This record gives sequence, C-alpha cells and structure tokens, in this order.
Amino acid sequence: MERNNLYPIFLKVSQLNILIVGGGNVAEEKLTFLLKSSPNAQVAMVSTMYREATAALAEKSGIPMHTDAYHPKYLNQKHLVIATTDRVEVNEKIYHDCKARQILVNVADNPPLCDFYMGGIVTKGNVKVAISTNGKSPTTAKRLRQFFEDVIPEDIDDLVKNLNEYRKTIKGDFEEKVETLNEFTKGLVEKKKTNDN
Ligand SMILES: C[C@@]1(CC(=O)O)C2=NC(=C\c3[nH]c(c(CCC(=O)O)c3CC(=O)O)Cc3[nH]c(c(CC(=O)O)c3CCC(=O)O)/C=C3\N/C(=C\2)[C@@H](CCC(=O)O)[C@]3(C)CC(=O)O)/[C@H]1CCC(=O)O
Ligand SMILES: NC(=O)c1ccc[n+]([C@@H]2O[C@H](COP(=O)([O-])OP(=O)(O)OC[C@H]3O[C@@H](n4cnc5c(N)ncnc54)[C@H](O)[C@@H]3O)[C@@H](O)[C@H]2O)c1
Repeated sequence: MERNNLYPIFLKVSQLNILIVGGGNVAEEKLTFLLKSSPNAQVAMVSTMYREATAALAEKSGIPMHTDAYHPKYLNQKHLVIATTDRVEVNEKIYHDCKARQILVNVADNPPLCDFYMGGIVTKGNVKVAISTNGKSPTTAKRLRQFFEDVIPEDIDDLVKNLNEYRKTIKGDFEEKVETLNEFTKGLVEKKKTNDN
C-alpha cells in the first residue's frame, strides 16, 4: 500500500511572511482556508488582476495587494509562497525562484511543484487536526475535515484546559508527571466494554 510520508508541522504564520501570487479563484480558496485557520497570518499578494471576491476578502483582512506581474523582488523577506496564477510558465518560474532562495513553495494546481501541501483543517479551541491525502484527493481531505468537525466534541478544549491546569499541580519529576497524566487520561482511549454478558 502507498503511504503518506509527509511530515506535518504547525506553523506560527503570524510570524512568517507569506506571499500569494495570483488574485483569482484559487488564490481566494487558499486565502480563505489560510485565514479560517490562522486569522493572524502575515500575508501579502501580488497579481495582475484581482477577482472581486478575492479582493473583498483580502481587503477585509487587511492584506496588502500589489497589482503587478510577478517579479522575483516580491520574494524578498518571504518564508512561504503560494503560486496560483493561470500561467504555467509563471508558476514554474516562481517555483524555481523560490528553490534558488530556499523559500518553501506551493504551486496550488501542481503537486510535483509543492514543497508542502495545504491540508484540510479542523479547529476546536486549542485543538487542531490537519488532514492530507498526499496530494491525491483534495475532495477526500475536505470530506474528512467535515467528518472530524462533526465528531470531535465541542468541549474537547475543556479537557485540554483542565489537563493543562492539572499538570501544573502534579508533584514529582518529569517521569512521574507523565505517568500520572497517562493514568488519568487512560479512559479516553480504552475500548468501551460491551454489555453482551
Ligand atoms: C484540502 C484543501 C486545503 C486548501 O485548499 O487550503 C486542498 N484542496 C482543497 C479543495 C479542493 N481543491 C480542488 C478541489 C476540486 C476537486 C478535485 O480536483 O479533487 C477541491 C474540493 C472542493 O473544492 O470541493 C482542486 C485541486 N486541488 C489540487 C489540485 C491539483 C491536483 O490534484 O493535481 C486540484 C485539481 C486541479 C485540476 O483539476 O486541474 C491540489 C491541492 N489541493 C490541496 C489542498 C493540496 C493537497 C491536499 C491533500 O494532500 O489532500 C494540493 C496538492 C496543493 C495545495 O493546494 O496545497 C481544500 C479543502 C479545504 C476544505 O474544505 O477543508
Ligand atoms: N478555479 C479552480 O477551482 C481551479 C481548479 C483547478 C485548477 N485550476 C487551475 O488553477 C489556475 C488558476 O485558476 P483560477 O481559477 O484561480 O484562475 P483565475 O483566472 O481566477 O486567476 C488567475 C490569476 O492569476 C493572475 N496572473 C496571471 N498572470 C500573472 C502574472 N504574471 N503575475 C501575477 N499574477 C498573474 C491573474 O491576474 C489572475 O488573478 C488555472 O491554471 C486553472 O486551470 C483552477
């Protein structure tokens, strides 16, 4: 069976500079999900044209929009770049320019030209679950996101907060603390006993 070997990390995008190239439908989709998960993301955009909905979203979120054709100067100080133009050669140039500068790049409609994929994301308070299908089926990622949004209880954040308080009160060294926390939360993953007999 094929296996997903990607390594997920949870980026503090409020302290990273992100550039989106393009201002069309795909730019809107990427920006929507980025801001839904991380409203404080540091994003700038450059595009020759902005579709109305994309411009409205960017404006509402205070995202600077440069109206210009892509130029490598826009990569200055950027950590992550998402290329969404409808010009294959422009997207490929962005990819190569980023690689030359060690900037992580995502060409949204071209999985081989991605250092990282955007994922399906579920957020419940402090808890976040990210989903990837290895770039094989974004539709599946979306459906899984909807599934987990439904099944992860809203009060999961209470558990996290309570355990965070509780761990501050536990005495002992690190190993004893880990043991206490594991013992305390064992019931969360134990299989439910059936009432069959
Ligand atoms: C998860 C999500 C996050 C987000 O967008 O932030 C996301 N795509 C979403 C939706 C979605 N995108 C597309 C459809 C239409 C149906 C379809 O084609 O399947 C739908 C479904 C819909 O809209 O219903 C079109 C599409 N997308 C990509 C290609 C190119 C290709 O696959 O070759 C094509 C076809 C282009 C063509 O036909 O030419 C590529 C990528 N899309 C990814 C992420 C990355 C892989 C993630 C993974 O590992 O699973 C990757 C590789 C790169 C990237 O963009 O990072 C978001 C769901 C958010 C949510 O609802 O929670
Ligand atoms: N719309 C979708 O959901 C979708 C789905 C699958 C694949 N795609 C593919 O993704 C690509 C983008 O689709 P879209 O619907 O967002 O297109 P779009 O026409 O809405 O947007 C393309 C954007 O790229 C900008 N652009 C073009 N040349 C540029 C340059 N040199 N510098 C800066 N910006 C430039 C345009 O101004 C425009 O804002 C297309 O190749 C499309 O086939 C789109």
